[in-house]
Amino acid sequence: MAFFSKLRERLTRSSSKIGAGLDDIVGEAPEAPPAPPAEMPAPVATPHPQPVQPGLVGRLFGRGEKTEEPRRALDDDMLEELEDMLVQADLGVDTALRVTANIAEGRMGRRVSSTELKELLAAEIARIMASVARPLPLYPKKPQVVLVVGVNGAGKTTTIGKLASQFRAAGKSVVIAAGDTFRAAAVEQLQVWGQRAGVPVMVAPQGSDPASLAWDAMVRAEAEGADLLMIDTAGRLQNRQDLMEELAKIVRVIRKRDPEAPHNTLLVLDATTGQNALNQVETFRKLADVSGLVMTKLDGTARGGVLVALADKFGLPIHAIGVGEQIDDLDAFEPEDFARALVGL
Ligand SMILES: Nc1nc2c(ncn2[C@@H]2O[C@H](COP(=O)(O)OP(=O)(O)OP(=O)(O)O)[C@@H](O)[C@H]2O)c(=O)[nH]1
Repeated sequence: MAFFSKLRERLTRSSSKIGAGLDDIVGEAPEAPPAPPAEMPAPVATPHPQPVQPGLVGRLFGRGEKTEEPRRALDDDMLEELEDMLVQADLGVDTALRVTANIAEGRMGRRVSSTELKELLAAEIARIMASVARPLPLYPKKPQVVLVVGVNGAGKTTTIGKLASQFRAAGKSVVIAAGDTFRAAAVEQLQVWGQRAGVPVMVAPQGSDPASLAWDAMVRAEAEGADLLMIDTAGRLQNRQDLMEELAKIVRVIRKRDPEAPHNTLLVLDATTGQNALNQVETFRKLADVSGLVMTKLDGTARGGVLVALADKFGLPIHAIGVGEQIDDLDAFEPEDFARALVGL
């Protein structure tokens, strides 16, 4: 399945929230004509008039393709409703205010349809996101070391498996290091993903020093001439100081073999956590030199708008998005496709 259609199909929870929200806002026009008497068939009485489905009743009463979309004049009330809806959809207050102000500029009093409003919103969102949409940069350096950080359960293991599989498909050789040595289940899961991707996974005894594993993995990746080394890490935010020291030690050790490593530090974020993802970026930026983001689980949430807030607030590159649990459910982030899918176009 082409990724855009997959994105549109998987982003439904977020897009129906925003799309239906916009339909409601336009449909709630205060100046709309009064409802017809009860015994008369209502000409267009659907709360979500777009798209119009010409069903049996619609055909009987001449409803259908020719139905005009409702329109509403852009005024302060409508903008306030729009702002509230965007905050509810996890864009965050600052971003919601900015987006709304930009939509309003030069358009006050103009009567807009829901589709027009969606187009305007999609254009604003795509504009915010255009500068952060950047695939993971690949360097000629061998091995390119990619450190993967994020809280437990964010989707680090899955993302490493998906990325490794894509790199392999692109002809790159990859080594994975299972750096969360305290959690046997995490290591096992990474081994499963390694098998699926056809990539070796280096493991260490439970509870052993992740930095020592990182060193061994560097040695192996160098000896094998691997293009990429992906290092998974623990995500125990409960003990922040320990985690910070653990990450710092991994970095110190790999820098003994390559002073420029890690070449990328990917922060994996779970979209279902909504606004909490913003706090996670702030926290992990203090723990590690985060160079880019991957957002997972956009398929399972109505909170996909948080990606817009992240882009607006931090400007960190968004390398990829996850829209499912299968190995090919990760793709480069395309701002226009994302924006259109998010608003339900
Ligand atoms: N629906 C959906 N589920 C995902 C996606 N990415 C990861 N998951 C699921 O999220 C759960 C956690 O993913 P992991 O990759 O294990 O997360 P982790 O950060 O490695 O977590 P730990 O192993 O607990 O440290 C798993 O059940 C994954 O299948 C995604 O894009 N969409």
